[in-house]
Amino acid sequence: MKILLLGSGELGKEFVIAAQRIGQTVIAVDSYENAPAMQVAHSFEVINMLDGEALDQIVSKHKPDFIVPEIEAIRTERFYDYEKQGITVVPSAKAANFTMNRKAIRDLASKELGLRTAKYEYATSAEELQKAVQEVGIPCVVKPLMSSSGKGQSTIKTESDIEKAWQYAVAGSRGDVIEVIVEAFVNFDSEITLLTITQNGNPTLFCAPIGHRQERGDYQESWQPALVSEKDLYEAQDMAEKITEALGGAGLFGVEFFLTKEGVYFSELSPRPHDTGMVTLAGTQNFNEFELHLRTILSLPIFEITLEKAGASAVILASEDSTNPTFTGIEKVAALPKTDFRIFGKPTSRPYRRMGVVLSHDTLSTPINEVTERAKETAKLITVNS
Ligand SMILES: Nc1ncnc2c1ncn2[C@@H]1O[C@H](COP(=O)(O)OP(=O)(O)OP(=O)(O)O)[C@@H](O)[C@H]1O
Ligand SMILES: NCC(=O)N[C@@H]1O[C@H](COP(=O)([O-])[O-])[C@@H](O)[C@H]1O
Ligand SMILES: [Mg+2]
Repeated sequence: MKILLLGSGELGKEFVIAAQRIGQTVIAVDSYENAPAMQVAHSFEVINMLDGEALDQIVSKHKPDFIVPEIEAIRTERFYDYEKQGITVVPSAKAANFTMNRKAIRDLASKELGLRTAKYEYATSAEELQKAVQEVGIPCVVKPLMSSSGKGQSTIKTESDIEKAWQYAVAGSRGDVIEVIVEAFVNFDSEITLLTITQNGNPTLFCAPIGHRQERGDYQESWQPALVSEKDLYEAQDMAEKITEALGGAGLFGVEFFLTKEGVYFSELSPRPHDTGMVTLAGTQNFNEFELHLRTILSLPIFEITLEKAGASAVILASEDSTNPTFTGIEKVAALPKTDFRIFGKPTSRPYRRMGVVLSHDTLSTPINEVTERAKETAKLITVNS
């Protein structure tokens, strides 16, 4: 089968490796050359994926069987047409299109499906943001409608933060829409990602919950299994099933939840492998999240998903701009037991850009915070140099 991968970062790279292992052909696409997934794909294309004509051109050039989006900032409106042409958009054109824009997915979750979410409003100017903040209350979180990994996201703690939150959101917006969502700050006890696998005609499958900690709206460590009460897990699974069913198609989704004393809040979801799900590269499951996504897309049966180990991932971040980033400390990490690492091969660095992850694992009876602490401390041994 021929797969057109739209987005070629670290998540795409692992997906391509999984696809290569079972003999699939992948064309990796991104906005810059030598992106991580391009390094392992059969061929590549460099285009602006928000440009519908450029997208149409490569789709007609390659005539893929599958289009697999790997990022959100794509002219996803075109996907409906590709579906009509007989190409399978993964997981579905609707899923990719709705999740590209926080408004579409949030209104679907809250208004149509009645899932519990933080109180929210939208704003298209600094003045509207003033009003929206009054509605949802302070503290609140402001995010561009189109962004990911926390880009353009900030928390308003006092009224004097409103103007700079607007400016920051506009500057961090990835797409071509200048609008923000303002969400009441949810004072959660913990947050989780529930990897949810929808299979056409077969029952939805769930992986063991993944816990994570975020800074600046971007994940720092993730661990599996996260300790979640049976009641909360049931609620989260029920919400994940409802929203993935409404989006349609087959594939792996990363559904994000906040766990609070008042119950579970739906936050957002990725219709594709999730960054926090990189913990599955530590061998926590019989299939990692990339293999599960691939199997589902190809309609290959997944007999069962088993939890094999306790695992954790901790990010390796750059601190400076560089066109030739190098790494030190790798041999120290390599010398440690029950530890592994991935360097993504991003050709350039910038402050806080994720360049790699450290992975640690242990027996299922090991306290998960120990495994996580180990990954976190180990990641500090690697430095990105410019
Ligand atoms: N309403 C909220 N209340 C409290 N914390 C929040 C809220 N919204 C977001 N956060 C925090 O910010 C993090 C990132 O938010 P969110 O997932 O919406 O951003 P994102 O840019 O889509 O990130 P990614 O693409 O990496 O998933 C959340 O995981 C959570 O830690
Ligand atoms: N939370 C979404 C996420 O983790 N996406 C992953 O990061 C890449 C972009 O990284 P970059 O900004 O360093 O190019 C994306 O291509 C994807 O693999
Ligand atoms: Mg998120």
